[in-house]
Amino acid sequence: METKIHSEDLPRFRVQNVAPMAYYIPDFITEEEESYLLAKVYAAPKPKWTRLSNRRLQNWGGLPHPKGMVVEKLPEWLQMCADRIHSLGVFQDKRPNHVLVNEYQQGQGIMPHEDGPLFYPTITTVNLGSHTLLDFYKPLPGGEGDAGSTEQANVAAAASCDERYTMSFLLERRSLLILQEDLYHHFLHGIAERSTDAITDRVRNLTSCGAAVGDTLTRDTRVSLTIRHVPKTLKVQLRLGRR
Ligand SMILES: O=C(O)CCC(=O)C(=O)O
Ligand SMILES: [Fe+2]
Repeated sequence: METKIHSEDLPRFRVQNVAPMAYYIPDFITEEEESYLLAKVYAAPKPKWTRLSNRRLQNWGGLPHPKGMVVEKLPEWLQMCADRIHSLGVFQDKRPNHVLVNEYQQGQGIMPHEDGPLFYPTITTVNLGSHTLLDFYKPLPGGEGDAGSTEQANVAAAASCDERYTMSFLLERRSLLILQEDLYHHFLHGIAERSTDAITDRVRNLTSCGAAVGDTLTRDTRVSLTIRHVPKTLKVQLRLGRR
């Protein structure tokens, strides 16, 4: 992958008139790169997939843990994406070291949640295969910081979703989304379990998209690469053949 966008170009991709801070970069990758990345995702051995009730995922780079993540080297195809995002400067001097691959069939989604304290507070997402709508919700009353950390909180979150729904971003295939600051720390994000998305004026990044208010978009299978930095890591020394 060639780096085409540099950190000094980033301000022009900032999503206007929303809480800080979101950047949306359409066509961050080419069609060939998208096919290549999808082929790599689907070439992963079957046990690499974890199946959840409403999506399946692959975890790369190690398992984030409060005591520290035992770092595993990213495969070369993900390292390439990580390097390209690193060159945008959104992690400052830190290198992205963790990638979550999520696959959503048509009609699947993810409950409103926060990504929490295990990550450096920047989410970068490469979108493959289909668009989706990423929805933002005001936090649960008194729940800031721990909302979404348990199943129960998630159920409670879902129950009062409608009132707390704030806005959405249209994530087109091949785009990159970057979330920081209040959109990381304060708001919850989620993807509704729908097969089609009605584009309304609550979708706040339409000036950068090939869709307009009034459109209805049909989802296909979407694969997202959520690329983040886990600050707390453990280096496990393997002492093979030594005592
Ligand atoms: O698929 C996405 O874009 C959202 C994934 C997400 O929010 C997460 O894994 O924390
Ligand atoms: Fe998330």
